[in-house]
Amino acid sequence: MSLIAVRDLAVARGGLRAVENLSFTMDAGQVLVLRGSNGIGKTTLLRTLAGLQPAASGEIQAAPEAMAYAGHADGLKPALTVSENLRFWAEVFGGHDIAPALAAMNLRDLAARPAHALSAGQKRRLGLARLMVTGRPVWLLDEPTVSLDRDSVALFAAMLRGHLGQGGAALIATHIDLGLPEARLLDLGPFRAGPVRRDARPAGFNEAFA
Ligand SMILES: Nc1ncnc2c1ncn2[C@@H]1O[C@H](COP(=O)(O)OP(=O)(O)OP(=O)(O)O)[C@@H](O)[C@H]1O
Repeated sequence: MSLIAVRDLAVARGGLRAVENLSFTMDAGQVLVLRGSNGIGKTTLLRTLAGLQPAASGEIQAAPEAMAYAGHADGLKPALTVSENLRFWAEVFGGHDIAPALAAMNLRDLAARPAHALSAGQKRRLGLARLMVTGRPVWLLDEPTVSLDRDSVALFAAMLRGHLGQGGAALIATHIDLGLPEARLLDLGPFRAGPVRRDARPAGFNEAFA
């Protein structure tokens, strides 16, 4: 059975449809790379699949609590150390061991440093390490390699391969080659929503409350 099955999905941002008629499935061990021009709706799709916003229409079938989302923001607690951040998330997601996550993203030497004192790339490594302690099978990743140097991209790719090898799956918006030959591409170009009238945005719409 697929870990996630998406049927005739439409997603919207700011009250306007971005992508529509999208169907795909992901099985254990599969990685799908999301492509499409700036503004087409990659972030909107990932946020919708993560349950952070409702679908405009269509169906998303997945086991409850299957998804782990890593967006543009790292979601760190600045006053907590690297290990405290991971322990916090491990407790939220059911008490997974943080040691493999520290090792996977080369964070052991930084374990006692507060998150506010990390560099941008180190923060990103911690944000990605967090995925491992969620124990969730489907990783939804929005430009995960931003701020990472070449070695860290390689660490991330190895962490991802480990996740796939353990029966996980990943949907990744990225413009870089992660060196995963088995990755399939999902180009959102053909699913761009049709043109709408300039006055189509709902009256009184306020994105802050959408
Ligand atoms: N807060 C917002 N309010 C209204 N419209 C928004 C908002 N955020 C994004 N949009 C619009 O929604 C559409 C989809 O944006 P989204 O961020 O999903 O695109 P993307 O494919 O991830 O883009 P990029 O490659 O630039 O990150 C764009 O046209 C964008 O301008």
